[in-house]
Amino acid sequence: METTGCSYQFRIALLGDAAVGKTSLLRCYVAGARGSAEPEPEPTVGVEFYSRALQLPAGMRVKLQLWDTAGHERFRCITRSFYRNMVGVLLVFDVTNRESFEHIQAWHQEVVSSRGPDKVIFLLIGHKCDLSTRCVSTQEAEELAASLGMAFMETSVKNNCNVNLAFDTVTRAIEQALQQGDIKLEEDWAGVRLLQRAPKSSRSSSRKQASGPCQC
Ligand SMILES: Nc1nc2c(ncn2[C@@H]2O[C@H](COP(=O)(O)OP(=O)(O)OP(=O)(O)O)[C@@H](O)[C@H]2O)c(=O)[nH]1
Repeated sequence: METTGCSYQFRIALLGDAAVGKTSLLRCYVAGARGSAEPEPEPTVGVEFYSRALQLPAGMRVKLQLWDTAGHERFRCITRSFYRNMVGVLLVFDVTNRESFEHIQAWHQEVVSSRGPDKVIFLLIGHKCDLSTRCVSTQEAEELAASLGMAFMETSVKNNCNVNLAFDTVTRAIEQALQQGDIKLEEDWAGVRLLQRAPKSSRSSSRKQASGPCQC
């Protein structure tokens, strides 16, 4: 699909157990664009969303609609209803909380079972890597990510480690899947929306170039 000059919206969610740092990660990413410090987050109630605009190197403009979900079990029926309309999911665990790592497969399965055969780009995030009290090794997290067919990255908002890189990685993977036709625009799906087509002039000038030198 020709995506250069087009403007898209990608809907991306952060999922994982309560208190693993989803809100902090999102706020740090969104605040990074504004350069402001963020206060200590309260536990998320249901779902909240943020957005950030990006210009990708290949010429595509993207508005990321970033959904922060509550990790607590009592909000699960609310958060579950949003999975179907996501194109990207960051599965977040806390490297100092073994249980949050052991629940990753269940989080993954929840999304897969609600999305059916449609493609979702996942990224596994081992968060709070600034802490020395870790109980999940990088190697076992990499192995889990490989077994689920996704990449793995460690992040921290305390020392701003890999925060932009995590969101860039998911965004680029979605862009690539869109260009290759692995992800398609669908009328009744909000995971990817076309906000604006490439201006006609640039499309017709590229057509003129393709048809060779001027004939007049
Ligand atoms: N050391 C350290 N602490 C962090 C980091 N990110 C978040 N925290 C702390 O972890 C706690 C939980 O963070 P939240 O961002 O509220 O976690 P959450 O996953 O959004 O929690 P729920 O909304 O309940 O699902 C807070 O006290 C944060 O300050 C990090 O990178 N390093």
